[in-house]
Amino acid sequence: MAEGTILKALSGFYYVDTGTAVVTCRARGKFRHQKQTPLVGDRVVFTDLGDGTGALDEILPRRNQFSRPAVANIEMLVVIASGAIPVTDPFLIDRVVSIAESRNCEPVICINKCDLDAAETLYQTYLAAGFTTLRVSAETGEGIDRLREVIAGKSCAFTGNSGVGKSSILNALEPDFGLETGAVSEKLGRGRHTTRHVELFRLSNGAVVADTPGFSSFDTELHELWRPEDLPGTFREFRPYLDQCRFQGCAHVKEKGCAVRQAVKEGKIAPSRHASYVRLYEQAKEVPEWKRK
Ligand SMILES: Nc1nc2c(ncn2[C@@H]2O[C@H](COP(=O)(O)OP(=O)(O)OP(=O)(O)O)[C@@H](O)[C@H]2O)c(=O)[nH]1
Ligand SMILES: [Zn+2]
Repeated sequence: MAEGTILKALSGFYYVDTGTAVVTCRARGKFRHQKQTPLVGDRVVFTDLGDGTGALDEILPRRNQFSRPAVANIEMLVVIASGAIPVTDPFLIDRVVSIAESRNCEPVICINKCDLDAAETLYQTYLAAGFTTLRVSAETGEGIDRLREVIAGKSCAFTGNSGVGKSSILNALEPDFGLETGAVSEKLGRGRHTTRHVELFRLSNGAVVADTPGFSSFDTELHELWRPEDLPGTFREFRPYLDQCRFQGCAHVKEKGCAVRQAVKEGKIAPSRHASYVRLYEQAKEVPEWKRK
């Protein structure tokens, strides 16, 4: 028996990285019977048949799993944003950050295109909220070394709105990626990435990166998301205030005596973060219980 990580899943084959080799595995029938699907990112136990092929025996417990893209064990979600062409709507950042926080995945905010705009407000907002917040430029290379340090040794995925520079940053991190960017992407439209499979790439610094460009957000269906009462805890800078509201069960939306709202008034929580919270809360409230997983 050997252990490894699934880097790629394609047509019933699983490409398992042991650290020294990649073994092409088939899943045993029991996975189908148990309705269990191995995912890219899974740590697995397999039988090595010695000719470069093997059979998957077991999926080790997952740290987390995501459905779109279908990937497991992501330790760090790098949220790419930009202050210029296109300007990133903070709501998009806050939404994926909440998803990451609720799944034990560390969000890192990475503001790209700093050669065009320093995005001071975004930068200060996420720094103050307690996130590792970086400024980079895929164009000039500024900040790319720091990003490389932050993701070193981690299994991570990159997300961000279309055109923000995900492919450019991956290329800057590792020129071997050779991902198509910009003009090519526009010409071929969304189709370019939507049919592509998820794949993990090992960078020279030991980071493992899920190649998922083209996903406008690290998406999930709304009904897979949090219950309204679980949402406040996914906003990390709200946590110190959550048990200080006047009323138990405070929704932190417009209640009197709300310590979270007071912190917003006092400048301790960014208004844009609270506005995103309210928007997500209203959405979460609309989801009937039977639709939740
Ligand atoms: N000035 C400047 N332009 C950049 C930077 N990073 C990327 N760009 C440009 O922005 C455009 C979009 O970059 P991509 O890397 O394709 O963006 P993406 O996020 O992968 O886009 P999608 O594949 O649509 O999700 C391209 O024309 C890049 O050359 C940067 O740091 N500075
Ligand atoms: Zn409150």
